[in-house]
Amino acid sequence: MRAHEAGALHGDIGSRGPAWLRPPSDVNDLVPELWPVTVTRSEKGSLTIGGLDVRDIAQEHGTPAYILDEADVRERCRRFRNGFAGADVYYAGKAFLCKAMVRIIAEEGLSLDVCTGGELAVALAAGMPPERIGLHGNNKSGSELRRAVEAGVGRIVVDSFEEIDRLTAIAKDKNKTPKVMVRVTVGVEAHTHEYIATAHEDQKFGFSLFGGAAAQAVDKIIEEKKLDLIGLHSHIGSQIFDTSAFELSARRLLQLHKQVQDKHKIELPEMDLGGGFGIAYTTQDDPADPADLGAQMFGLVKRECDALQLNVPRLSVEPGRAIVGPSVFTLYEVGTVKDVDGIRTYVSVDGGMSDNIRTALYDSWYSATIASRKGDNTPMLARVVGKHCEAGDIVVKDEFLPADVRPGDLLAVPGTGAYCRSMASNYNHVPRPPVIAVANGAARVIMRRETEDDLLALDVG
Ligand SMILES: Cc1ncc(COP(=O)(O)O)c(C=O)c1O
Ligand SMILES: N[C@@H](CCCC[NH3+])C(=O)O
Repeated sequence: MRAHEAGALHGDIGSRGPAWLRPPSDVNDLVPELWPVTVTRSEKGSLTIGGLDVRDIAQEHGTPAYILDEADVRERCRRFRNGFAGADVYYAGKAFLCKAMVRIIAEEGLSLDVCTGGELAVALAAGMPPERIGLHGNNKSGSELRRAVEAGVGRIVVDSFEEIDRLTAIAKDKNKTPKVMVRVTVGVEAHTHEYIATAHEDQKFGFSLFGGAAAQAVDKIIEEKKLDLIGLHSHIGSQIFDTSAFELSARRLLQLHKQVQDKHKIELPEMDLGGGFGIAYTTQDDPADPADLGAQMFGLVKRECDALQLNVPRLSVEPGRAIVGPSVFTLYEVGTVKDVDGIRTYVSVDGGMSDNIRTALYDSWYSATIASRKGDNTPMLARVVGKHCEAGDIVVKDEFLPADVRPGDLLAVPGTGAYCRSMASNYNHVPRPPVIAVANGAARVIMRRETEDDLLALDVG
């Protein structure tokens, strides 16, 4: 069963948890699909990552902390690069971005999608070649566009008529011809949470295919001759398992591609099918292998192109979550265990919605395990909550933990590499956790922990 189908069971939670969540035969077992590749439970009972014991990492760097398995993230980059050989893979930096991550991406031969001036600044500061950067955004400011043109980014994905005008003015002023793609809203209802679906009609992103705006945007760019239109773009949403949604999107995009060719007698050289490939947050999720995704996407584009008598454009995709999501777990320390009589056991950790907003925002599911030791093999259904002043401050809605879980235990929540640190906040003046990258038995801080002094430094009143 896939994540969105599991969603149908969300009603059946109560204190027994969702119907799909069953007590494991050994509550200390790790479900391999949910953990970065080098994570194991050692003889001593604690988790190790990249050969390091999480207790030592916690001792040195404190908790909460995001722990990134560098071997895992590099392997994911390679799988996408190989699975999509002949296409360009743009890592969607919004999932998680810092200079070390940019360098990993660059070293592994991927390109980079940024969607604000801030993300562009990180990419350039880390030395990402500008021609391998694509800029997105539904409301790029004049200064963001200007910076992108000055830096010479490889492509700008235009999203509104105002932006076309803004960018055209900048291009004239700078005497440059930036490469652009047109973001098309293809009208596909992707099976994912409403807030992360982006290709249905009622939507802030892109130009509508069915309303005719996408064709008008293309006409305008071609007729004005100030921007270099290299292709069409579609991104249908995030955490998607249903490949038929990508197929429908590609088919619709290619129909427009064909119309452009017939009308303007130009062959658009590229086409971007976006990101959104789902990952496993719980045992209910069954993500596709990048090699299969690549083969399917190439296959369907080839078939459609043959049917429409088109040359196959150079494809690109933009995975974010599938590159970094499973490579990270968050390490917390348990502070309290509260049994609310006959209703539920609440396990409070030293972070919460400020380091992972996804549970509160999208009703997302996560998993958890005690990381510092093996617990009693008596599974107890628990809810992992944070320390914020908010009843909805839930990290893991339901999970079986050892019944002897207690204050001082380290608790690890896997699958937190994407959209956790990048969406972290300072709610309740909680400093944001560090990101610690582990590789070959060594841990290095790639983003340091925020301090109260950092927070006070902004407070100049
Ligand atoms: C335009 C665009 N490309 C790529 C992505 C990456 O999505 P994901 O992290 O789900 O692969 C997003 C986010 O949904 C996006 O908006
Ligand atoms: N932030 C979202 C995904 C949206 C990505 C950007 N369009 C998530 O956590 O799942």
